[in-house]
Amino acid sequence: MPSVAVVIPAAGQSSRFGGLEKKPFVSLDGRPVWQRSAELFWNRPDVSRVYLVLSPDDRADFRARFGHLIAFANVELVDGGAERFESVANALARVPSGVELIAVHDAVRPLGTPALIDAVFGAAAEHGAALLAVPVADTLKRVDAATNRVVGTTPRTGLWQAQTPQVFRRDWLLDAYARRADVPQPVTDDAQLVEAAGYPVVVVPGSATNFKITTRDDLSLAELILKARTGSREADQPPVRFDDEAKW
Ligand SMILES: Nc1ccn([C@@H]2O[C@H](COP(=O)(O)OP(=O)(O)OP(=O)(O)O)[C@@H](O)[C@H]2O)c(=O)n1
Ligand SMILES: C[C@](O)(CO)[C@H](O)COP(=O)(O)O
Repeated sequence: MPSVAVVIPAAGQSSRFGGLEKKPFVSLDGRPVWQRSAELFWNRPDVSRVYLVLSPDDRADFRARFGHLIAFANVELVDGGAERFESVANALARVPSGVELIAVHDAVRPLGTPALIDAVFGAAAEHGAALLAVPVADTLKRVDAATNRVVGTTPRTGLWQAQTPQVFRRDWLLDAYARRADVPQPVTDDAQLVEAAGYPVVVVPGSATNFKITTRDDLSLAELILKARTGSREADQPPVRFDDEAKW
C-alpha cells in the first residue's frame, strides 16, 4: 500500500458563491464543507498526512472554530496563495520525501466516496498519475459574452470534465510544479501541469455527484444528496464524526 499525502486547497475567495461566509466553511447538513471533504481521507490507512490550505485571512477564525478537529485528525494548516496552483505549491513544499503519492482534492468537493478514492488511488499507483473525471454529457456552445450570441458548437467527443481527487507520483508532481512558470495561464488543475511536463495522466470515471460546490444552488443540491444517502447507505456505515466536541 503506497503512502499518500493529501493536499486540500481551501484558500479561494468563493466569489461565485457570494455571502458573508466562504464556501469551505459553511455548514453542509450539520458539518462544514471542508470537514466533509477532509474526512474522506483522514481515516484511510494509506493516507499519512493531510494538508489543509487556508487563506491567511481565514486562519485565526478557522483555528477558533475548528482547531479541535484538525488537532484530533492530525491535519496540518498551510497558507494559501492568490491562485489555486499557488496554494497547492505551498503545501507541496511541506510533503516529506517518504511519501510516494500526492493526492489533491478540492475542499469544496464533499461528496466523494471511498470507492471513487480507492479507484483513483489504485490507478495512480499503477500509472503514476490519475484523476477522476466524467465524460461531457451536454452539447457545448461557444458564446460571445457581450451579446450572448452563439458563435459555434464544439464536438464533445473525447471531452471529459476534470474532478478531484487528482493523484500523482510525488516526484512527477514536484517536477511539474517546479516547471509551472513555463505553462500558459490559466492553470485550473494540477493534472494540467503534470501533462505539460510530459508525464502520462489517465482518467478514472468519477461521478456526477462528486461535483464542486461553486454556487449556492450547488450547496442546496449537495444537502439533498447527503440527506438521501443518510437515509440509505451512510446510515449503515457512518464516517467517524466529531459531533461530540466535549471529547476533544
Ligand atoms: N487561490 C486559491 C483559489 C482556490 N483555492 C481552492 O481551490 C478549490 C477550487 O476552487 P474554486 O471552486 O474555484 O473556489 P474559489 O476560487 O474560492 O471560487 P471563486 O472562483 O468563485 O472565487 C476551492 O476549494 C478553493 O478554496 C485555493 O485554495 N486557493
Ligand atoms: C481542480 C478542479 O476541481 C477541476 O475541475 C477545478 O478546475 C478547480 O476549480 P476552478 O473553478 O477552476 O478553480
